Amino acid sequence: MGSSGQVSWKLEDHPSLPKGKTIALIVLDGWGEYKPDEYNCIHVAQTPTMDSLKQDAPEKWRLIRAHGKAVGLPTEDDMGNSEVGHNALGAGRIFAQGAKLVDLALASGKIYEGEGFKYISECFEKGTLHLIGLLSDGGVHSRLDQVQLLLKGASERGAKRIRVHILTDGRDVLDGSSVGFVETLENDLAKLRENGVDARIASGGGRMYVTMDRYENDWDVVKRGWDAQVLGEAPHKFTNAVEAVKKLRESANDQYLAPFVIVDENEKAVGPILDGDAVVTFNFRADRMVMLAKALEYQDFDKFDRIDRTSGEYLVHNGVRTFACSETVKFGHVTFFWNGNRSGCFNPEMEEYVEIPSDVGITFNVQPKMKALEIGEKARDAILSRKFDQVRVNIPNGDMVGHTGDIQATVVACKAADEAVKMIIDAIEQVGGIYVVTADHGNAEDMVKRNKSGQPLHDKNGNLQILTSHTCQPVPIAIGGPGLAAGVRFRNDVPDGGLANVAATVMNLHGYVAPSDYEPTLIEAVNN
Ligand SMILES: O=C(O)[C@H](O)COP(=O)(O)O
Ligand SMILES: [Mn+2]
Ligand SMILES: [Mn+2]
Repeated sequence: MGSSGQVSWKLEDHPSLPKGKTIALIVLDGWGEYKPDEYNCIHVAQTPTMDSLKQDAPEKWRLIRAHGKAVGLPTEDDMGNSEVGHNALGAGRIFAQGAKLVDLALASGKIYEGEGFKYISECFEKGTLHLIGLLSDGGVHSRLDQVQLLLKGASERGAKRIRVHILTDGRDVLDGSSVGFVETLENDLAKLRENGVDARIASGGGRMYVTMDRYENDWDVVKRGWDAQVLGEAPHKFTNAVEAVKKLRESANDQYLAPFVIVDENEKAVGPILDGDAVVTFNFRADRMVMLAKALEYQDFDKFDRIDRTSGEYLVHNGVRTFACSETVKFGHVTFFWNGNRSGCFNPEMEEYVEIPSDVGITFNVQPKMKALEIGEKARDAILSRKFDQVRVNIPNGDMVGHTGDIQATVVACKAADEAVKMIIDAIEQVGGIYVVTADHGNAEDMVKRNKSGQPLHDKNGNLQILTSHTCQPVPIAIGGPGLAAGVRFRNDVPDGGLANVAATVMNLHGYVAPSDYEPTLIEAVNN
């Protein structure tokens, strides 16, 4: 951001709360609060640790908002996600998020005035404009309506040959919905062709198997996409994308569709990426596009930083030594997202970020315990070493297994997450510290699609409609531990508190007052 020079980093002392307590900050990924029925895996699972946090100290447990406007998304219908959740947790303020910024830029036409559009329009005369991204209306990484506007806008401004490389979703939206999204896109492309623009789908594949890996967990995923998108090579060839998706769905869910390319009557791929072409990734969320961007030789991704003065940066300037840990698939969430989409430590002498390698080549319902216990152990050791003032983790299970739609496995996942929380809280007990347990958005607490009155929905064959996506439910936050000063409790005058209120709360627990433009703290210290 380059603004750091002018900022006064010194935080005021908190009037009553002491410094020097070890704080464990635990983020349960995909762990919301919802009515207790058989599709609420958190309720079904044995979670004695989380249950006791709720029951034993009512003044130190509450719900906070984790979706919609509370995390900077366009509407209250937008479910939460890891990026916006961890951004809000770490930044302590609410920033307009990618989805909203792209909406605004498309509506005002500003998107066509920037350097980026000028650069890609250089290819409009002789080359091809390639659009690559997640094709759904999930609103987590991308939105179909934005792609539609971009296609229209680019062709009106001179793009003559357009190829779309689609990634099917089924993770932020219902499994099976990709067929409809491809049909919609095909209709739009047909209209463009009627107007003389040579516009077609060129390749595709399921997001979790093709292209959209993150944090360098598995480069093979990106390679499969590269082969289809750049080289025009894939194990499956079709002349029509709707047909491709329908056929490949016979052996995989939308998330995992095999890569395919669209070919002409001579079996020749219709849209490999060639020198002189332009490529636009239409996902507004960066985590699952960074690897592709690197492969395409984009380098300066730090230029996209927008979120400044995060709580992590303040705390480091005030001497708070920090340890952050998760397994690969969520590692960037407690580091990169937490620090406002910024890579690396602020001060390596005071921070240690530890990544535990995730299992690769499996879907997480096969190993629903994931690396929860390993994360718990690393956090425990960091706490007991007394080398750190803040030990921050993300425990992925509720989310990663919840996304598979496998209810039984998600119950096992929630139990494992609860055990990891216990391990960390026990260590905090030993060092006289404080714990803060929360989550970034809902997922595992509701595994079915429901009607307006909350009844589970079935498809036309009578099968339950499984919800693989996140939810709009609030998430819990609990504080406690021997280091928590007597009389500290949640205030009752912040009823709409959300994830962005957590940063000021944690700063207080470290003995500091948050900057005045941070969302207010959730706690007060009353004299007994
Ligand atoms: O990228 C993903 O896995 C999903 O779209 C959203 O999950 P996350 O926001 O929990 O990462
Ligand atoms: Mn998440
Ligand atoms: Mn998720």
